[in-house]
Amino acid sequence: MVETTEAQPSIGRLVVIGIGLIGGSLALALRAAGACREVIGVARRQKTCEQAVALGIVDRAVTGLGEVLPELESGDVIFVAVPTLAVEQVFADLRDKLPAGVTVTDGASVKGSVIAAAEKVWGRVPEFLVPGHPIAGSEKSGVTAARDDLYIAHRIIVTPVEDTDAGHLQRVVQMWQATGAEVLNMPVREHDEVLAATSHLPHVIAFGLVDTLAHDAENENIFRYAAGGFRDFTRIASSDPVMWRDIMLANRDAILKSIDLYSANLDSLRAAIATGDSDRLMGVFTRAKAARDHFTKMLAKKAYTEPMQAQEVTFIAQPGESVSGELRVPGDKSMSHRSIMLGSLAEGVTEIEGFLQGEDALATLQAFRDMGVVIEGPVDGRVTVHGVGLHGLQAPPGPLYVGNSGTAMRLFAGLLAGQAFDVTLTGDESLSKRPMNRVADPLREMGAEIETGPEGRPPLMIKGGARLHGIDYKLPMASAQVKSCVLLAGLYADGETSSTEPAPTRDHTERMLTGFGYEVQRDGARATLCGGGRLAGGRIDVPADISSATFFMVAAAIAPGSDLLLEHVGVNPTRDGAINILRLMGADIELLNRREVGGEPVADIRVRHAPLKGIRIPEEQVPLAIDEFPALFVAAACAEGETVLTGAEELRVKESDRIRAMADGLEVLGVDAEPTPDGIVIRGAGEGPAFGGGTVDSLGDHRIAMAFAVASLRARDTIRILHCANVATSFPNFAELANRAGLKLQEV
Ligand SMILES: O=C(O)C1=C[C@@H](OP(=O)(O)O)[C@@H](O)[C@H](O)C1
Ligand SMILES: C=C(OP(=O)(O)O)C(=O)O
Repeated sequence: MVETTEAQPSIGRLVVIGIGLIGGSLALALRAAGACREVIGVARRQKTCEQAVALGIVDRAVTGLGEVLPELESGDVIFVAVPTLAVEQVFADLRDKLPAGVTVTDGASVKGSVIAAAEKVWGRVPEFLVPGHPIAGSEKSGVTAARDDLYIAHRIIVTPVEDTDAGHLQRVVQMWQATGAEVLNMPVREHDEVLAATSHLPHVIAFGLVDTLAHDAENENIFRYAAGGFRDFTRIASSDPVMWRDIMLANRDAILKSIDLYSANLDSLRAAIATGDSDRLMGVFTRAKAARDHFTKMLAKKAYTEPMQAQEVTFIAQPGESVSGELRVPGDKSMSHRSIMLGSLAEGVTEIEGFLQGEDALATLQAFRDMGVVIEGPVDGRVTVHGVGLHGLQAPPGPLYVGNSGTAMRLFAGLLAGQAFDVTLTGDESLSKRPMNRVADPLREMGAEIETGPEGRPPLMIKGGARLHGIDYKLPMASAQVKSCVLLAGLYADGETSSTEPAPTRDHTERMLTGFGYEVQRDGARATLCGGGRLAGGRIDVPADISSATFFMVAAAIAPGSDLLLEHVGVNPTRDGAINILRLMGADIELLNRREVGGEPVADIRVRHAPLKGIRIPEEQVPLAIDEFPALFVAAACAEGETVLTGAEELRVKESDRIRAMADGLEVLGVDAEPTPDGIVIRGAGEGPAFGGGTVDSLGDHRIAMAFAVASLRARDTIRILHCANVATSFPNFAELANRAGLKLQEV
């Protein structure tokens, strides 16, 4: 049933012309919602009228439009729900007889032909006509198929034109909203092109396929043995033939364009099958699978389109006790990005294990698929990348959307600066606020043509065909992203490219390039490579992410009675700042079973509770623990005495201003925390509960959200954490693992 909060009917009477699935379902929904005074049906056949009344679809029904027109008055709505090519006749019947102030709208699948019909009948598009199209339906048709819930959570596209009156438009929008639908506005032409591709072409193919098979002499057998796939694929061939004939004729040009595009693709698939071109087949199938899996996100034909509706997730964390057990947190985010990037640019196949199936790394994977790279998986962290070589990428169909990921945008900037094609990089709301001149400046020095949005923020527009030359770049800040960007651009540059960092930062790019057989010289703070080489695909084992593991290290360190083992964690010395800082605070951390896997040091980390004390954090540890500070601030709040952080201004330009976000949240929870321009001073509680309860805002920053969840272990009361959906960018199963370890965390 449709529920509505509307106290007043939003429209007067509703006249539905054509009481089938579409018209009947609107009538039922509005009646159920109490959104109109009366529903009058108009159908050609008396029997349909009787059925519509008997089924409670309409209050009354007539066979002639002429009978109801004189009764209508301003505020009433006529919904034309007849086959597309019959719309013109209905308009002709309305001409000169329509009382003033009555709104006319329709549900035809083609809008250009409705506009053309109106122009033919009235000589213009009348101000009371609001062309519309509900994107809902079923292969079922007729009055008995009508349902009151057909439109709930479906989209209705309205295509008003210049002359459409705002009041009439508003009435139609409200009418559809009362059915539970979401209303979108679109230009007529765009609507018809989008629908030709997404609805009309699939119907052509389904009708055509079933017809082809039905003509086959063996058809009985074919249909007898046809399994689920055939049934799924051809369901829409049961749709109303008249309606679909009309749509084909009415949207001819756009449909022909879609058919031609599809035929070319089918021909090329045919050729791939004929010649045994397995790479081409895998390319089409893996791209199509990814697109289908991200179906709703892919409608706009972008790489990894912004989610249509950002999902809202709130964490509710009850005070916990201790954490224990053995856990493996997901794969390292920095290495996952780089494994796809270098695997794609390598020659040959790269097999990745332990890949992080989080939103950030998946966006990178999808971006390469959109540039023509065949990538299989991910399945349980396993990915196979069929590298195309340094010069094998193709222009993507649209802007590359890299979601929430600063790493992706900055590293992409470097490796795309030397391509032959233009490309635009975009990101979500948080990424769109982050500084990009730190990569645009050195790239321009190398000869790249690159534009940013206002104030050096995304999007990044990179012009293809620039000739890059090597530079000797001194990084103004300790940033592995900037260093990596310069080195990746260096692969395409003439001569030598060097990057010198003011303090050690994560060196995964250098290590992985070396692993792919590309020579990188390291001389203290300086890394150098020569352009024009080649990368050779291979195997990559991505260890568990120490940044994700830190939330559990802190959890075990602060919660009395804890004893936790974190398995197979990457402990690269350019990433181990959190271990060093926690140990300085007195934490009991043991690194067991140390080993090297694929050029990266790995260990199992055992953490047991021990009382912590406040410290002055050594500045050289800051870049080595840069992502871990939200969690470390929670540890500081539980420590005895004062913890002072300086030299960490970079925290202000992450997914949120992490100093501000943490200071605000800590204050809500009753912690004495004082932000400074480049750090924070936190006076910890020592023994006993360190946090009160309350509602804190993670500002959509994954690490802030997880840090406050961990704080619950030492909280007196429930902590509610807002805007936690982005935890999926780096740690998709955080809540599950947290609860397994002993936290009491609910996601709502
Ligand atoms: O290179 C990388 O993979 C990263 C580098 C760091 O950023 P900066 O280079 O901006 O410090 C870090 O914060 C980010 O999560 C990942
Ligand atoms: C800063 C981070 O990532 P990025 O810069 O890639 O968005 C992070 O994961 O904490």
